[in-house]
Amino acid sequence: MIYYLNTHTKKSQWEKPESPAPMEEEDDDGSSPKQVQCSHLLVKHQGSRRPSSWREDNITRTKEEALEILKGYRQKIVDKEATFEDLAKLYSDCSSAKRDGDLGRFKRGQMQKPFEDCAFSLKVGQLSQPVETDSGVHIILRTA
Ligand SMILES: O=C(O)CN(Cc1ccccc1)C(=O)c1nc(-c2ccccc2)[nH]c1C(=O)O
Repeated sequence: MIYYLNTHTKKSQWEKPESPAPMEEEDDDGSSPKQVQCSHLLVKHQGSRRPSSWREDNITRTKEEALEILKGYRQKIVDKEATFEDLAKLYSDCSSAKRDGDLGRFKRGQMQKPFEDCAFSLKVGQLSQPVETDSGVHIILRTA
C-alpha cells in the first residue's frame, strides 16, 4: 500500500492528493504554525472599546495620534535606539506591559482576527507594522 506524506504539514494520508498543498505563511521548517508566541505594544485611543489602562484612566488621544505615537516607537526599535521590551513595559496600554508585552503562546481562534492574522503571518523575530483592533493599535513581535 502506498501512502502520501504532506511535507508541509507532516501529515500522511492514503488518498492520492488532488491538488498541491495550500501555501500558508510558513515557518522556517516549512510548516504553518499551529500556535505562536508574541509580545505586543498596544496604544489605545478614544475609539478603543475600553479607552482606559494602567497608564491612563481616561484615554482621549485620537486614533491618528495613537498611530503616530506607535510608529515613533516602532522606528526607535528598528533604529535600535530602544528595545521592544523596554517600550512595551513603559508605554503599552495593555496589562501585558507588566510582562514586557508578552502574551504567551496562543492558537488561531483566541485573539481578535486582525491581531491573529498578523501574528500568524510573522516569522519568528519579526516586528509587525501597526495593526488595528477594537482594543486600539498594536505592533506585534513574534518571539516563538
Ligand atoms: O477590548 C476591550 O473591551 C477591553 N480589552 C480586552 C482586555 C481587557 C483586559 C485584559 C485582556 C483583554 C482591552 O482593552 C485590551 N485588549 C487587549 C489585547 C488586545 C489584543 C491582544 C492582546 C491584548 N489588552 C487589553 C487591556 O486593556 O489590557
